[in-house]
Amino acid sequence: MSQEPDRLFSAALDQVPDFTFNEDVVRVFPDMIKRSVPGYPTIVENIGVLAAQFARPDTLLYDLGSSLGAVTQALRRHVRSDGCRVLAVDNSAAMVERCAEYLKAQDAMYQELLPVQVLEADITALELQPASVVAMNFTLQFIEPAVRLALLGKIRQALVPGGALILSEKLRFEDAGEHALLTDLHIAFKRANGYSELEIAQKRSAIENVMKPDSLEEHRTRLEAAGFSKVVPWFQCLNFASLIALP
Ligand SMILES: C[S@@+](CC[C@H](N)C(=O)[O-])C[C@H]1O[C@@H](n2cnc3c(N)ncnc32)[C@H](O)[C@@H]1O
Ligand SMILES: O=C(O)C(=O)C[C@]1(C(=O)O)C=C[C@@H](O)C=C1
Repeated sequence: MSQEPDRLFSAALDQVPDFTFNEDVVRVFPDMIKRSVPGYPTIVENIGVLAAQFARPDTLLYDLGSSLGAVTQALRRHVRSDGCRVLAVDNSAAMVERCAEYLKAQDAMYQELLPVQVLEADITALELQPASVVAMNFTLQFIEPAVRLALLGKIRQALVPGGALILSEKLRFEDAGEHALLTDLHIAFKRANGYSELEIAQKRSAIENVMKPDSLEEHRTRLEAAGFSKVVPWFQCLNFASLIALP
């Protein structure tokens, strides 16, 4: 994987453009996400471990909003069910191109991995095939809020009995004091990972129009409205969490 450090927001910009998953972001993405999302490596590896418990033979495993395929690679490291295939989907052409290269490298290093396909597509428009695992690792927060319920309903319909949705998101908190505290602690996490005050502030302006986090309560209510029977948080570090939702 690319080792290029994230310095995208280190120089003062006259106007900070909205964040997009373009070639510049692709080049630094592994470094950016690790230094920005507390617990990211633990979440990614354990999505593989959890998925191995929910995978059912002869079904698809989806990685929706796959970026460079970190979750797809974890699924392939851990899931051994017969006849499963991984489908990694992202609507950023730059991400998809680099993801396919990384998966080829994974194929060259390991034998007997699940077959994988990378698809450039908008997940809100994609028709889903029967699946036992759907992973959305920090993707729903970038989807237009008005279409989030329909997307989750579509995922619920695609899930076979015994399967699961694994959903990781940055959280907003309904209690103002809790929100302020965890936001400050997240800023401290970024600072401890070498980001300057300028980088932190410019990144915040870049993402505030494109990334809209929900609260845990909103996630729970919407997942239940989409037809999920049980919602179980399995990880939280500061304001980043991951949930298991059962059909
Ligand atoms: C924060 S990244 C996901 C990180 C990745 N899952 C991981 O664990 O490394 C969000 C990804 O969602 C993708 N994305 C956003 N909206 C999308 C959509 N409507 N359809 C498909 N992909 C989308 C972006 O291109 C981006 O690569
Ligand atoms: O909340 C932030 O400050 C972030 O940088 C978070 C976040 C994310 O959660 O996806 C936003 C964009 C980048 O993809 C990496 C991390």
